[in-house]
Amino acid sequence: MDSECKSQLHERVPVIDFEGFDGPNREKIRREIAEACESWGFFQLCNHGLHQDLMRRVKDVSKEFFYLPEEEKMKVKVKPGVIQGWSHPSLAASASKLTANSTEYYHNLFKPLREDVVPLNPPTFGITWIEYAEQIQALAENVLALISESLNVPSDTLTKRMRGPTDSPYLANKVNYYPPRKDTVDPLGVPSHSDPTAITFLLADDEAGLEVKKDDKWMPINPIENAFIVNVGDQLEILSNGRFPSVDHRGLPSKNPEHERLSLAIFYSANMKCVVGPLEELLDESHPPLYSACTFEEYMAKFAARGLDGKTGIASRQIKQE
Ligand SMILES: O=C(O)CCC(=O)C(=O)O
Ligand SMILES: [Fe+2]
Repeated sequence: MDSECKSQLHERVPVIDFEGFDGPNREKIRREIAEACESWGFFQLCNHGLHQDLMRRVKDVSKEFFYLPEEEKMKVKVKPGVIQGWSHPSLAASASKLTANSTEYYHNLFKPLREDVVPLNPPTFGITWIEYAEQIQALAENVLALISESLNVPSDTLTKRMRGPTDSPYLANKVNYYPPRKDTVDPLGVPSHSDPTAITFLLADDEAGLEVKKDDKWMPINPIENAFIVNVGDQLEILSNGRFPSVDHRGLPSKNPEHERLSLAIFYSANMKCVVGPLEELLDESHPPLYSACTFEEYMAKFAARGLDGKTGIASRQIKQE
């Protein structure tokens, strides 16, 4: 285990060592993940087994894309009514609620793949991201198995539910590029929101900038090199019937005005056609459903229309208890 993995203070987002999750350490790691998801909705995951070379390549290819001239990136820009593609605050076309006040980013769907907005430049962008997304899917499903076990249901419950009848989950990326503050008149970030999806794996560069709302205060996360910052999203809050709440967070540029910042997220969620509601296994007379069900497609459509706005998406699905 790397030393940084051990040395985090307790008031920080929990740091979890994934080594041995499929062997002797499974029960310990399962408990740590459940505790982190209940108390923070966030944790950093070390020794997760993903190749560092792939993590470096996906960062490199993403930076290369953002450094391209605007006319090249315009080839894959977001179009009205569509959320995938390249978005920049200066684009009139990106002035949707979702993209307003957000820094430059690229967002795409990998399951099922949306080919029309995969950039051809840099040429390895598409294949690198596809390879990376596949690896993250496997890791996410290993983490979801432990979360299922914490809910006292079989290990494959959450992934089966989210893969749905076509046996494929929703898998999307979002790469945020925050230019150095000194280069911009109005440095933008990613406004406060909870992720509408189920679980997010974020790879950050060395720059801090992600903040999590904890007890009504914004707490910064200092990224550990080669760790993933994992967080609970709205669909997992619904599926777990509120046991694992999604958490409000925001992305800021680097504090150092000379430094750029890059964050790379993979969102794992339910297949668009899946109806998502609390797992039936968790419900009985004394545990009624706390959220109403809807397809993930419907949830995302409302999210896109509303934009990033704290936890308002999930609040609208809460069932008032008598
Ligand atoms: O930039 C970050 O660290 C966070 C970005 C984020 O939360 C998102 O894109 O959903
Ligand atoms: Fe987010």
